[in-house]
Amino acid sequence: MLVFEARYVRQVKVFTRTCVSRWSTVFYSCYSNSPHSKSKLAPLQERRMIDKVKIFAKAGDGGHGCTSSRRSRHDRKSIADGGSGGVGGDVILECSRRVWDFSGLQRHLIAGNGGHGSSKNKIGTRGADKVVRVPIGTVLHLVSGDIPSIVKKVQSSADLDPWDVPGVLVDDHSDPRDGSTSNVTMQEKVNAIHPTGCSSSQATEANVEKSVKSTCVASADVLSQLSSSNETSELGSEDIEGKPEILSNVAELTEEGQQIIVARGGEGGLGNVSIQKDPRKPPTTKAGAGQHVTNLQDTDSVNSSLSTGLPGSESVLILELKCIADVSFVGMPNAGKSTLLGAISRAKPAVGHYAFTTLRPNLGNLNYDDMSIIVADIPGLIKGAHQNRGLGHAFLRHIERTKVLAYVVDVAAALPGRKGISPWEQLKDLVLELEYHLEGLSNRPSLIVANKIDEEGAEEVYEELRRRVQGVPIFAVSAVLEEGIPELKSGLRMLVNGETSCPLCLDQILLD
Ligand SMILES: Nc1nc2c(ncn2[C@@H]2O[C@H](COP(=O)(O)OP(=O)(O)OP(=O)(O)O)[C@@H](O)[C@H]2O)c(=O)[nH]1
Repeated sequence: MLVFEARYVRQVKVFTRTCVSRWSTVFYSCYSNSPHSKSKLAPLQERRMIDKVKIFAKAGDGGHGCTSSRRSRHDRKSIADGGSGGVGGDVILECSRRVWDFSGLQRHLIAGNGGHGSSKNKIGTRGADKVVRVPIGTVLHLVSGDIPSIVKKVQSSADLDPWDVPGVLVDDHSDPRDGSTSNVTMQEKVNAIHPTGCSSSQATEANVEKSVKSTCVASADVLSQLSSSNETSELGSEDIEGKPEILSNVAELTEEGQQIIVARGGEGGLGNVSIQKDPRKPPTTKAGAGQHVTNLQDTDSVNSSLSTGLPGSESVLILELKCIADVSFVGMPNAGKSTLLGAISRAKPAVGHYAFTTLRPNLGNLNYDDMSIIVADIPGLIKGAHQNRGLGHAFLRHIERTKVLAYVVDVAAALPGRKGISPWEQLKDLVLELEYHLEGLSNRPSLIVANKIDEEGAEEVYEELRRRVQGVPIFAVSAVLEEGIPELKSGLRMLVNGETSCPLCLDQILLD
């Protein structure tokens, strides 16, 4: 009887627990509208965009050089045959159209170490590069480490100079794969690293210092190149989490296939075949016997330090995404920006009758007979967006790179019986939000799209809008019915081509 009761109680407990867990799942799936609860498998439009991440990059260490000697029947003296270690792999960011944001990006990027050299003059293998793809428009901010350097040209291993062996100490620290290494022989390089009278540790330090300096020189070119292309995206260093030590905008990736090395692999150590032809022979000096012994010890320590591979560099970076588009649709939530993007291009963004349907900038291609322009639908901005209200200020940065602004306003919002904001008030709030985010951001060629003109009473509001806002072209459009689209397309084309330029300023808007 007792056994029966215990089993019964257990069954009831299991049943209750199952019911509770099922009901809680149903409840959360029905009532939780948090975008964070969406799985990775949710459609792209339904997921929040990850457009800012911090990454740690560690390049591979160089392999050690080998100390080995070979003696054969024909050679009475043993011959050095230790090969050099391989170069460590680099950590490379590659710009690709196939990725939208940083959601799939690993935060710890670690490249492979170089292989050790071995006897019979076998050089170590090159460490595997860690290549990760980042979206077009990625901006790099350096928290610590060396300034990244752009890879000029990617060559296949078949294009390499046969003498451009891995493990060679490169004075100018240029990328061994781009074929731009100098023609200095191995022995000259050893001499350059270890001039007479310099201790082994000093030699190694000098080498490291030299390589770091040369990296900085190479990177300075990158910086100067980038600063010219960066007129609109200058961020103060305080803008990134208030840390003044962060170096802002050290590099950016703007073209498909562009690569940048964020951590450089360490050079391989030298094998004894490269250090000196006859390892048994100490350097001869005119000093006495005591001096000779010291020199022997010195030579040993120098050799061992030269045969040690150098560690790969490390860096910590903040990656930030700024969409690159010719035109940005800027507007309040529900103004019809996504519907409009779908009407003028083949993009199919999510449309909903509720605010904040758009959670990430949507891009569309607007095609003409002879050209095409990229249009970005930016998530809705509300008053106070710069203070992180609504979807926050994260999306304001995507507007920074746009050539032309298209303000999309809902002309039916303030019709009798609706509680919306009038189009001219919407425009004022939008211009103010842009200016609060970045001074001068609204000062670029603009036009106004008076959307939802199909609604009853919208025509009068549109006439009123034309009266109140002067100097900027206004297009009456119904995105749903695809009315007024050809006129809008030719207006956008003229602005992108620079045929007209008419920014929208606050003093052009007549308010009540
Ligand atoms: N009557 C009418 N309704 C429209 C028009 N364009 C869009 N709508 C409706 O307005 C609502 C919002 O449209 P969306 O395109 O999602 O607006 P949005 O500006 O992208 O909204 P957010 O994603 O919140 O920024 C939807 O219910 C659309 O059907 C139009 O021209 N006329």
